[in-house]
Amino acid sequence: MSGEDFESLEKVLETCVPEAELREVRRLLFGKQLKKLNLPQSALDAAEEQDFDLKGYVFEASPEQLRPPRTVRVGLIQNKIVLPTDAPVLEQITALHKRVGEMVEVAAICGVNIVCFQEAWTMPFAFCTREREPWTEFAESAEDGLTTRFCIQLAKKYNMVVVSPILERDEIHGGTLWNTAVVVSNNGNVLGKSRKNHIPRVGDFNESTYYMEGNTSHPVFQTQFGKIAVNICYGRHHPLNWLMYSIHGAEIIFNPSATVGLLSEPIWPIEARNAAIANHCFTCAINRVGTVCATSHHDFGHFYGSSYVAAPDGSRSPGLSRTRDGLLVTEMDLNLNRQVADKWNFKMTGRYEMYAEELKKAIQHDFKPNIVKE
Ligand SMILES: NC(=O)NCCC(=O)O
Repeated sequence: MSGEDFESLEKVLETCVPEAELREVRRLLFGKQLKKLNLPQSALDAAEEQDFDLKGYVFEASPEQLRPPRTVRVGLIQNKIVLPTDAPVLEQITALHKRVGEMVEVAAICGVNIVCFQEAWTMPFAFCTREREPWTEFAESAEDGLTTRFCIQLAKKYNMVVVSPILERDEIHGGTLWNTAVVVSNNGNVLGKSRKNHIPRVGDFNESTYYMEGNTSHPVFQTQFGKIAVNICYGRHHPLNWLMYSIHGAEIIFNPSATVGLLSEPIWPIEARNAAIANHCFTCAINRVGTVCATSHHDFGHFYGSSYVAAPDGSRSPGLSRTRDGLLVTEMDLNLNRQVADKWNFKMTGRYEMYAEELKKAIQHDFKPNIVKE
């Protein structure tokens, strides 16, 4: 039952747990109950017609005397590839632009201000193959490639910030490849890019064949709707990576991913959620769906979707489907970040100076661990 025949944990709970206990079970597993977002009927109809899941939830904050609510609507998109992996490269990219573009249109109807796509969204997940061709041909300029130009159009048309994780070709540095998220402002300007800091070396995720650890550090993008950052996929296993985006002021951290069931599914619901709690911010975890890795590779398993949003108080939205394309819309009041920070004080009680000192020593080759012996 761990494959594509299992729709979602939430569905199983709803079906199997008696009504009387379900509320408590949900509270313990997911935190405080979120209100459902009232989505326009035209959006729900479009989602049904186009065969994708559409869900919406609200993260509320308490009213404050001095600050008005800072409400923002965020959309996460998870999807399968559209064409077979042996179709011409440009046709595959164009088909994904069309599919995701239609989903963004529905996001716009739902009032989304910031949308984020899955890791390497313009291509099949080919990094498991270690083959160069044709996969490296999917790489594009972050500044003015086909996909960035497409996202600029979307951003302007819908007045929406677009976070677009792509395979980047960096012509200025000898045509090197990077795993990069491009951030386009709602005015249609490329605000900047954030490269994947941690490259997996686990199972068949041998991505170091394609690109090196990112060199853009931990940029935070000041958008009209809040300060956002992008911690790409494998970076979610590194608590300090989340921490650094937060230290630079991120209010929402996106985690566009591509990961499969047998490898990571049990830890998926924990990591981004824990990061939201530990860093007093919202986190948005996005995973693709489908089974296709790429042409000549052995069976890689099932990308299990389950995209979700977590809040600083530990509450989280239900996940999208494990198998279907989907759009998750969440409305969040960013005032919640400071309200939770004022309650738990992790930033104030964090002993960063002590850690910095000790880490400085720990990275020396002659480091002596502080082990007290009898
Ligand atoms: N794309 C990627 O970094 N996948 C690694 C697997 C994981 O982190 O779950």
